[in-house]
Amino acid sequence: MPARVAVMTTTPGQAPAVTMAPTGQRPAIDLSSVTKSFGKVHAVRGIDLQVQPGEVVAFLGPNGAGKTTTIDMLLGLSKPDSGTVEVFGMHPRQAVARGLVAAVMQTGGLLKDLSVRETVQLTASLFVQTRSPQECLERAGIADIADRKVSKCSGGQQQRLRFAMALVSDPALIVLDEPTTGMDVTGRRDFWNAIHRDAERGRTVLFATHYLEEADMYADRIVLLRQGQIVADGTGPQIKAMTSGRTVRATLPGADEHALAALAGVDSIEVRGDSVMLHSRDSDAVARFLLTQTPARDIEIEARGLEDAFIALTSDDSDNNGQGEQR
Ligand SMILES: Nc1ncnc2c1ncn2[C@@H]1O[C@H](COP(=O)(O)OP(=O)(O)OP(=O)(O)O)[C@@H](O)[C@H]1O
Repeated sequence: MPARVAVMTTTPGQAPAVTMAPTGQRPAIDLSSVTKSFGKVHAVRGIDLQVQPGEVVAFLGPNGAGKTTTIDMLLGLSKPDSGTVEVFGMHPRQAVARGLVAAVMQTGGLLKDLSVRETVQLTASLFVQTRSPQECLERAGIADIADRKVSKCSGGQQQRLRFAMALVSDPALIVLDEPTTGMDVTGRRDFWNAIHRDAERGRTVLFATHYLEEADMYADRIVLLRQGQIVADGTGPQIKAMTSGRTVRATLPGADEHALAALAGVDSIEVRGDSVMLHSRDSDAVARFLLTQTPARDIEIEARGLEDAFIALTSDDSDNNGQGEQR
């Protein structure tokens, strides 16, 4: 078992920042060839993933990609059919029992008649060693509503309360499963600001989300899942660059779809009336072809966003995308 050390930094005028980090620099998360099926459903199909201490990682993927199944195994709530799951070099249950890991889930875990402060105090009473409830409330950004009843808190405030509860054992790793589902824009922003401020102190964070912007804004690294496999792994800009293509639009009556689709770098093509729209990783080549080999006119070229990257990498015809950057 790795011993834990307290890394303390104190700046005049600021409260000391204490981050508990396991020594030995074992990966915070180490998944090796992990599979998990439910009957005929192959929810996780051979995942290899290492997350280093201090990384903030987004687990991004469409419905049914296997995010929750993987998180459940990380938290020791279920076992892989094959492969290994280690958290700080130990079995997930051991890591949870030692207070090294805490989770923020979407629902459950709150008693509506307690106040926010009482909820965190009750959580603290379950652990031998804890951070002070007041500090957890402050870090989660809800000290100002400490006396409010849970039933009167908004969805976003309840999620920050779950975050405060997760902070009680000062875990080295926090895992969040789609923590902002159903929150409005302000609630999401406040929630992520609280997580991010805390992560800057060195805590490892892994969160599952459907929100691309959230992943791009708040994660150091995005791991994209599709049908139980990792199809991309990198920073937001790297993920975007993987489908870096651009969209080329042109007016081209009677476009030869097959000839255009066969051009190098073209991922997809749409024809609407006299307009043609090509998604391509080599927009220059497409534009050159259109200008020199066809009577195309009104040519426009625009960059694709993270949304396009997500769709390109997770759609059923994406098998040729995103294979180059896996780490
Ligand atoms: N207990 C279960 N019994 C049967 N099938 C399951 C069970 N849990 C998950 N699955 C199936 O495994 C696949 C992966 O589900 P999982 O919940 O891990 O995906 P997800 O990426 O978290 O999706 P979402 O974004 O919708 O929450 C899905 O096809 C799901 O229906």
